[in-house]
Amino acid sequence: MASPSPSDAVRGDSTSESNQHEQPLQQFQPGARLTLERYFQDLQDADTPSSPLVPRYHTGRLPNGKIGDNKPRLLLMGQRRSGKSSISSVVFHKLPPSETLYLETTTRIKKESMHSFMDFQVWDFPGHVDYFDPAFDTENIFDEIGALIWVIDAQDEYLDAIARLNTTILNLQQHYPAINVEVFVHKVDGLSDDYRSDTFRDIIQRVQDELSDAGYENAPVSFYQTSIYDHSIFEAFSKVIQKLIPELPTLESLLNSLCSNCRIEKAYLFDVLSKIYIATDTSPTDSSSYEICSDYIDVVVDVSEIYGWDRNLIEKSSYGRGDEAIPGEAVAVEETGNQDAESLITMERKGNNYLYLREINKYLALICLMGDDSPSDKKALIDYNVGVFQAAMKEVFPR
Ligand SMILES: Nc1nc2c(ncn2[C@@H]2O[C@H](COP(=O)(O)OP(=O)(O)OP(=O)(O)O)[C@@H](O)[C@H]2O)c(=O)[nH]1
Repeated sequence: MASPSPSDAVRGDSTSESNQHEQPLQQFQPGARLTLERYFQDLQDADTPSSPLVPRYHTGRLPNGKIGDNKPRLLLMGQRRSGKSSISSVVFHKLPPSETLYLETTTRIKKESMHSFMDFQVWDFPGHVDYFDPAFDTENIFDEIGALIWVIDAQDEYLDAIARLNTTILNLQQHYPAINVEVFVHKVDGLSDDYRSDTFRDIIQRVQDELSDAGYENAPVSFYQTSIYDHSIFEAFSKVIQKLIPELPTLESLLNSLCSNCRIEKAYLFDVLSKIYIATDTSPTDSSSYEICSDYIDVVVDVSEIYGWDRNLIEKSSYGRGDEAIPGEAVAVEETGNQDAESLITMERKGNNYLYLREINKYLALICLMGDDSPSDKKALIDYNVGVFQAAMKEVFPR
């Protein structure tokens, strides 16, 4: 008689688990039930890591994801000429904002893959198309979505844009209630301060009122004021991306303990290429700190383009101070004298006088703002703690 194979055993377990979930699910609407069921199924797989490292964090599968390949998709939608392609070009392709004037109108979905500390996709949609038309494969568009970014031109008549946004939210809510909807009230650079905040408040009010009139209270919609002509678009994207990083609480608590151990006032973990910050400590954030750090990255990147070295020729040093160095690595580092890039500068600015940057891995850099007391006194302490932070990061983002 054939004995049950291990895979049968696994299958048997999952069936009994899903039966356990089925009972309480009956109380939900069919659409929500389907998503919850899928969520439970995904979560079960997500707990089996592909990496040999012991998992200490959720592996980041999206509740909407069928395949769960850990590549969240950001959808840029909104009216024609609202600024979708400009946003994507400025943030992800470093196009100077003034050159967006020459961008052509998008006629079909533009899909781009971004490879960084995590892989994600950005889909730029033409403004005029209705994606809930039966001609479109809605499932294919919305299934793996991480966030829907709806761009509203604040300098233009926005009532139609709000109506379309609300129709989209209501349609999505039936089948994909877990989707984050992020509304960018865009092009605010052209508005006076008062008019800008009035417009912002008015848009929020209208969206919320219309949704609650349609019976959808507390919709998961967030609002941001953005412009490609300042840092606001990068800050808004940072917040959108952070919601897709399951390890965010771990990163925040690591940064908190780094700040308290080294008396750092504010620490940011930046994705160097996009200048999106993927985490910061939990002390209050202000835009000016972000701007200083972001400009600092530009300077460091520019200088390292001139004086940097070819990383491919050098095997990188081991991340953790406690790691055992591999002989080849130690020799390479000794010969070139290069460890991870590091920079410390003094600013003539009241409050935060020092800026410290340390490359954490290929994609990420840690930037800290420090107060009056000279970091040279505590450099050894900072070096040690940043080394520990780097080692922890290697476990959080094994790649
Ligand atoms: N003032 C200002 N203009 C902007 C901003 N962002 C984009 N624009 C301008 O808005 C115009 C339209 O931008 P696009 O990015 O082509 O708009 P789109 O939403 O992709 O348009 P479609 O492809 O037709 O859907 C361009 O002339 C941009 O220069 C902004 O933040 N401020």
